[in-house]
Amino acid sequence: MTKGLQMSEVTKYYAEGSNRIAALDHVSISVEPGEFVAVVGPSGSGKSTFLSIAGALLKASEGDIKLNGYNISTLTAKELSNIRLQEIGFIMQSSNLVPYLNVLDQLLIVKRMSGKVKREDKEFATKLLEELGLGSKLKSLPEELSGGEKQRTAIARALINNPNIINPNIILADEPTASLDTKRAHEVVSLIAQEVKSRQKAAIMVTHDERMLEYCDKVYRMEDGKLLLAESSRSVVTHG
Ligand SMILES: Nc1ncnc2c1ncn2[C@@H]1O[C@H](COP(=O)(O)OP(=O)(O)OP(=O)(O)O)[C@@H](O)[C@H]1O
Repeated sequence: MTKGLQMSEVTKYYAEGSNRIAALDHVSISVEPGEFVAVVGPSGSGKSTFLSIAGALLKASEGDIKLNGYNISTLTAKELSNIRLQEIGFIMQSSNLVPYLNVLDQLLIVKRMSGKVKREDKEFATKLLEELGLGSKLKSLPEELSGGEKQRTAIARALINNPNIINPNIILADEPTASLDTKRAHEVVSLIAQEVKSRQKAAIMVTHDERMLEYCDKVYRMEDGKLLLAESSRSVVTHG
């Protein structure tokens, strides 16, 4: 079974009056476990559509998508929602935190839904939050957090979703550094890169932030719904 994410000739049409526009135009990409790729491109080029389809939130009009070996076009709605829960860590622009849960519980909710929260789950969550500078906010509710703190909580939640090396999952990040200062932005993206490498996750990050490309193995450019391999970021950016 092939792990990671494979898209083959994926097209997405949106109806626009009597016309239809191809927001994605025959997109093919393969992201292996342990690989961190970036997708850049102008506004309206199709990046959000791409990420929504990769995350099984939106159906493609044409083409095949495989997530950790599952061909998602053949799955029922129930199976799709299980795959989303088990295989995918989403880091979206709007952080979608649960309003009545404190920061620590935001991370443990998936575990809580699927059974019992173990002591090591709590320790892992606490450690992750401390690494992200949220050690003093464990008991805070979303309304008590700044935009950046909410974003970091959402990132931690995406990283903890399935910290299981035998069944590597997929991380999809939409502008994860949008509301962060430079220092935090580097911390967050290097943390994602570290998770990708140490836990063999396959990750895709949509970003406008050129400074973050140095953490990625490959950079793709989206233009008018077409996805092109731009360059290997390591060949253009030297690590300090
Ligand atoms: N639900 C929808 N119905 C109709 N058209 C849509 C819909 N969602 C997106 N589009 C169109 O599809 C194209 C791609 O949009 P998409 O949001 O994927 O771009 P994007 O690259 O993520 O843009 P941004 O960087 O501004 O978020 C755009 O022309 C957009 O207007």
